[in-house]
Amino acid sequence: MTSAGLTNVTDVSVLDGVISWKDSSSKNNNTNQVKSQNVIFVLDRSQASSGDKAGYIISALVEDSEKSPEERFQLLLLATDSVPDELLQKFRIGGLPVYLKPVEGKQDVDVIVSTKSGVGLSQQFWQTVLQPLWSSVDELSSEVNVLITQDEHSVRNFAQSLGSSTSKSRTVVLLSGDGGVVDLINGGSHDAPHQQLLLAVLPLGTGNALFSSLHKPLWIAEDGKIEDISSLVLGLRTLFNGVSANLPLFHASFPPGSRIVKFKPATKEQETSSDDSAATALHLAKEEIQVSHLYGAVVASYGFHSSLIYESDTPEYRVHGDKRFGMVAQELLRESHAYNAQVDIRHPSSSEWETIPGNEHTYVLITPLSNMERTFTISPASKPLDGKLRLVQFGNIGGERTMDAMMKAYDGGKHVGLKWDDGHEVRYEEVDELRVTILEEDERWHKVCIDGTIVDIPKGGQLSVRKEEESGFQILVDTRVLPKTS
Ligand SMILES: Nc1ncnc2c1ncn2[C@@H]1O[C@H](COP(=O)(O)OP(=O)(O)OP(=O)(O)O)[C@@H](O)[C@H]1O
Repeated sequence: MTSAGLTNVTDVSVLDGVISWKDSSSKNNNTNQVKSQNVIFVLDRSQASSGDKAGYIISALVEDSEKSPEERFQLLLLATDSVPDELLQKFRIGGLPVYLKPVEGKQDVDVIVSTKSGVGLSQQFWQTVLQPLWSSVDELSSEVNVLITQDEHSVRNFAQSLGSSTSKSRTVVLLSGDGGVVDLINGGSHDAPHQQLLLAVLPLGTGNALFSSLHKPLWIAEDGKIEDISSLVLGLRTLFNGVSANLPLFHASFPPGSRIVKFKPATKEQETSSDDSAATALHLAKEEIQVSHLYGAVVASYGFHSSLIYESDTPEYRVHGDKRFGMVAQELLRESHAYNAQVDIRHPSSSEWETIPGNEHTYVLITPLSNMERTFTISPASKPLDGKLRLVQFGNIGGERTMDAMMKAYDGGKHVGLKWDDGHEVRYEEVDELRVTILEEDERWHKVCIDGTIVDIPKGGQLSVRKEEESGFQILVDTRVLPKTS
């Protein structure tokens, strides 16, 4: 190793997707290897801003989920004089992209490290991967503002503080899941935002629906097979070589009396005074904040999906990563509750509202995305950035058939088109607006989900969701996912 974590290497070659090299400083003459799907970029140092160095740096990330958080990520930074053309064509960058360079009075750059996202690896990833990687391309400017979240309000407070900057544009690199994005888009002002905001997401959450859907064409091969390529590698490639695109959003509004609810670890006093038996049993307290509307980029739902998100978001379940959804799903499927609500939809280019027949629903969900998790394809027709909202709905079909529909969603979205002999079916269609009027007595079934945030709506109240034409946010994507302009 040399300074800055660089390893000088020679004899770099590629064969069948495997890169081999020799370590110049090593006494033995062993060949080392890494898969080319682990490569983040190949930096052409002669093009980099300092311009005084020749040669290349090949960067790659190797992850081992079996290892402890401290040893989980291994970043390779290989300095070499020559690189095979095949690698240069695919991965070459000439330096730090302009959107990552702070320019006083013109452009701000922030990194938000959301410490409680996913299973809590963001900080480790920042320290052992992103920071050294960034510094290998260009000195990490002291003007890059790094925010390590301290509590659940950190991202929203940051978003609120943005109004005081005089710069025209800002890039925010988010080491988080969908919650970090939703906190950011809801924290600031949507009325004439004065700064062009570009979001770059490194998927360190649990579901990472936004990231997974925007990168789907890069991990699904032409034949539909899923490529075993790391989401974090894809995220880093996009971060250092991406383009900005308009982020499609929707607007969800709630009636007076609606509250954002979430479980928090309870203090002793809260435990003894709580009248919520479920919360007390789990040593949790409910935090509640009044809310009238939220913007979303991921999902709005009522029924099985929102209950699943709500009831699995406890500190106890969170430690299980994405397995928490399966654990709580079992319980909900056993109960197989029929959610009592009226659901109305408005299709694109129609001014008429249609009421979905029947007042018992298991699943009501609309989304601009294809995937809620990388392997859970809820809306197979959705393409990255297409700006369309799609509805997935089914009535009270019972736990077994709900389970079947969910398993088919895990099988590439095969739940779409499902029909049963008793007339039930999975509805799947494009909509511009949705209204859900909640008719339930029991508060447990009053929860709607907006991008993972849970809102408790009073009985008889209505959730309204519509497309937001002017989002005001840009998102960093790979050029290959940009919609084709004909
Ligand atoms: N130090 C902290 N203490 C308490 N809450 C935090 C802290 N840091 C971040 N948070 C909150 O934790 C939430 C993490 O949500 P996020 O969506 O990023 O992860 P996730 O829920 O695991 O992933 P996904 O939404 O993709 O399934 C955010 O709402 C964030 O505000």
